[in-house]
Amino acid sequence: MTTSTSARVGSADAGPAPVLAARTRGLRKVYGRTVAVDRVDLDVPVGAVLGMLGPNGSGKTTTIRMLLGLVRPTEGEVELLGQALPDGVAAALPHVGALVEGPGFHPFLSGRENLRRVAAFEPLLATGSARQAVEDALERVGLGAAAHRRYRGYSLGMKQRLGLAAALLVPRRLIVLDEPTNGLDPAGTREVRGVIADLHAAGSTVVVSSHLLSEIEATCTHVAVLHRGTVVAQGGLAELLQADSSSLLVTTPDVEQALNALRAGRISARPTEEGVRVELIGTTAPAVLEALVRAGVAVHEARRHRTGLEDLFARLTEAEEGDHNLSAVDTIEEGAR
Ligand SMILES: Nc1ncnc2c1ncn2[C@@H]1O[C@H](COP(=O)(O)OP(=O)(O)OP(=O)(O)O)[C@@H](O)[C@H]1O
Repeated sequence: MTTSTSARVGSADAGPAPVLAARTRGLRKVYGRTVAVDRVDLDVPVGAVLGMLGPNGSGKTTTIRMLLGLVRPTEGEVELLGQALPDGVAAALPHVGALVEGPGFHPFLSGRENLRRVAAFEPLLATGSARQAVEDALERVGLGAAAHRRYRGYSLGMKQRLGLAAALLVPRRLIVLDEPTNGLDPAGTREVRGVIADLHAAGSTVVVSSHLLSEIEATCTHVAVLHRGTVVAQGGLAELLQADSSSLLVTTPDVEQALNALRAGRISARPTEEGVRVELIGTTAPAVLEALVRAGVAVHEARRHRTGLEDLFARLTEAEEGDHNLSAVDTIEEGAR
């Protein structure tokens, strides 16, 4: 997979450039007794790489399908590139590339032939340039050598790559990728990250879903955490990580002296292997450092303990694992109580 930068993405004919590439309000999807998505208000800023993070069954795929107009919401509104769905779908969709589960490739055609069929229905692709666009997309996702083989014989990773190639046939204003690294080996995962970084640099907005925090941290500028069908945290990745950082880890050889100085200042602290951990409740990092330095404590290093998203996501995942005996309906209804 190459990561060459494609042409910058224009804002041509899907109306004036919106501030949000996608927006949902009160989005809800109910399948029978299962509430798959509930009250989701999602903001995808233009130019962002937004990671949709959540454990299995948290509603990522359903939300993405509603964003793309593939599934009709039970309630709520979706705006895609400034166009309200479902009416605006025809205007918005040509500017949106998507990799979603089950892209419907023909099993007995080769990867290249499949992609040519997709290219034939691309409104933004001039007839004469379709063949070259297919070859470029195949190269970009590292499928050039396997392009002549039948789709039926592709591994999961190769199928993912072909789906990604279809999303990349023309420069898009918005690219939506549902679990794009699913089935890929570590090298393939790195390549997908490269493609996402490349799309971002070229001006596309990207929405990417994953159940792996590491994946989101490596690629995203923004994140929306989903749990049991609802968004429990959303915003800039850096701000989210920072906002919940409630402790400061201080590396020092003078542990006793540090604890005494902090306790004298009514600052909550406890010893760790490397020094002390200070809870930033009713105090700030500069105030803690000032108290330590004034007491003559040798501070070798001070860093915020990254709670935030990591802790939040761990809690969610643990809750999900503990709920294995419950059906999806029980789990969601319990969450809604
Ligand atoms: N077509 C459907 N019919 C019935 N239930 C569905 C359907 N699609 C999704 N669900 C249910 O909705 C809930 C959310 O599923 P969804 O696939 O959106 O989650 P997800 O976060 O994408 O999960 P995963 O990471 O496993 O793909 C699950 O309980 C799922 O079983």
